[in-house]
Order: sequence, then C-alpha cells, then structure tokens
Amino acid sequence: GCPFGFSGGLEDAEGGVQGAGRRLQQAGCNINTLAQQAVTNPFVPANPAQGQVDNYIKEVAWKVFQTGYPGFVPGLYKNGVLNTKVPLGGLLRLSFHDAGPFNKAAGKGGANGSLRFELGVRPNTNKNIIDAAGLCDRWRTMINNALAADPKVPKGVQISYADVYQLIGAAVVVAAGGPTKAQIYDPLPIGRRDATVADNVAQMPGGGISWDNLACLFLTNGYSLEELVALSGAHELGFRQDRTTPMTANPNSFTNEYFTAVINGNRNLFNSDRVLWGNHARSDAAVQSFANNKGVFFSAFAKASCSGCGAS
Ligand code: HEM
Repeated sequence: GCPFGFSGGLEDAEGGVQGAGRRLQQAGCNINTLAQQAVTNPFVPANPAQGQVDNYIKEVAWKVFQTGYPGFVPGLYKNGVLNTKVPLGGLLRLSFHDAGPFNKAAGKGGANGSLRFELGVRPNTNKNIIDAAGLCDRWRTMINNALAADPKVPKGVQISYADVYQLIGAAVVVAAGGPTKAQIYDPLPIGRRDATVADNVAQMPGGGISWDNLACLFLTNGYSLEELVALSGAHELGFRQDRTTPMTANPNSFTNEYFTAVINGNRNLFNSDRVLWGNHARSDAAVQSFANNKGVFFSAFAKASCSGCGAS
C-alpha cells in the first residue's frame, strides 16, 4: 500500500462523504471479506531508464529539502533546528492529497503530481496545502537546477512534481522525529510521470466519514485495516482547519501519541480518527499495538507509505 492511492470518499458541500459511502455500500463492500485479502499496490515507474540515477536524485532532493536556499527558500531545518515555520503538516498532507484520488479498479489517478491543478478545489483550498505546494515548486526548481549542472546525471533527467510530492512527505516525517531516513525515505521509489490535468479530488474523504465508509474506501483500494490505522497516524502532525488547534499534544513531533488520543476519543481528532477504535478487532489491535510501541508504529507507517504509490 501507499498512503497515497485510493479512490472513493466524496467530500460533499457539507464536508461529508455520504455520496461515496452510499456508492460503496451499493457495491456491496463487506469489510470482513475484504479485510482477508492480500494487499498489493505495485509501483510501476513511468521512466525505468532513469532507474540508475534514482538514488542519486533522491540524495540531491534530500539535501534541498533539509536546508532550502538559506535566505531565499526555507528548508525543513533552519540553523540545524526543525523549522516549524514551514507547514510541516501541510507538506505531509500534500503527499496524501496528491495520491489520494486513486481509483484502483480504473487504474487512474494517484501520485501523479495533479495536486498542482487542484489547489482551487476543496479540500485542497486548505492554506497549509497551498503553501506546501508553493514550497515544493521552489524545491523542485532547485533540485532540477542541481541535476542539470551535475555531470553525474544524464542530460535532461529531471524530477517530477509527483516524485517531489511523495518524497517530501517522507522527509517531513523523518525531520519531525518519526521513522528514520533509511526506513521511510530511502525505500520510496521514484520515476512517476506528471499528470497534466487535475484528478477528481471530490473523491477525498472528509473528517466526518463513518467507520464503514472509511474502511470500505481503503479496503476497496487495496489497503489493509492495519495500513489504514498506520497511515491515519499521520494526524500525529499538524493542525486543524483553524491552523491553531493541534491534532495531538505535540503537532510538530512525529511520535505515537496519536494512538492514545484515538483510544481516549480525543475531541481534537476527527471522526475518521476516533472510529479507528471500537469498530473492528483488527483495527483495535493495530491501534493498541501502535499506542504501546512507537517502533512498531514507525515500521508499519514506513512500510505502508513505501510500497506502492503507483501513479496514473
Ligand atoms: C484516513 C482518512 C483521512 C481523513 C478523513 C483525513 C482528513 C483530514 C482533515 C479533515 C484534515 C484537516 C483539514 C483542515 O482542517 O483543513 C486533515 C489534516 C491532516 N491530514 Fe488527514 N485525513 C486522512 C488521512 C490522512 C493521511 C493518510 C495522511 C498522510 C499520510 C494525512 C495527513 C494529514 C496531515 C499531516 C494533516 C494536518 C495538516 C496541517 O497541519 O495543515 N491524513 N486530515
């Protein structure tokens, strides 16, 4: 799986997801049956020839993300300290929102860079996502300038928006104290081709989604309930719509506090978070084990983010 790549949920004018939920139920989603299926969302690089320099490109990108261009473009760190002025939550959410409008059955959408055409459309009108996308533009330009000037990189090789959008999510998680670079950034494949038009972002789930609709949404797109729980742990980072209410006690720190908040039914979380507890034995077991052990959560989050992420 990948955070990053599913279809379904329809955010309607009220911020709900009722329409999509109804469609999934009509399609006969059976949570228990689907939960038994193996999870496979294979990643197919758009440009296999680029493969030899992928890791090198990712290191160039990593350096750019860390420091930006001091004085001109901010980085995840400033003077060696985590730069909480960059929208850390927005950057992680952006990874999800580029990949989220994925339709497994149709093989369309996904992590394809289309987010840059979707910033005027709810739910991507969120200020943090827009700021995050602006930063990604600037980092991408810096990365591509560095690649163009580097004799080790074949002429014409560039990084796509789609790759930048996925890599930055992983880089933010590492910077905020989550899984290590070796766990989550290094295994991320690149080579995604950029879409030239928007995906249908009306498919993104809203915070008010019910358990049945949420579980069906992820399961029908090839994710396990354990992956749904792990990926939801992204709400460890960041702020709610008002941009001041943190979702967990430490919104700039990626740890496993989120899962204790889920068990306690913390009101700063969304319905989509709270329903991960008390609805299914498998999701309950995942929430409990992630709450008990940060390392178990980090491995599960990294694994769910790293395999897959296939685009268009
Ligand atoms: C499971 C279904 C999910 C739902 C229903 C959901 C919904 C939401 C909503 C409604 C917000 C607040 C937006 C706002 O107030 O403007 C939010 C914030 C956020 N989401 Fe999710 N989300 C989900 C999964 C994910 C995943 C898989 C990731 C990344 C891996 C993610 C990352 C984030 C982050 C980091 C924020 C904070 C953004 C900030 O600080 O600006 N979410 N999410």
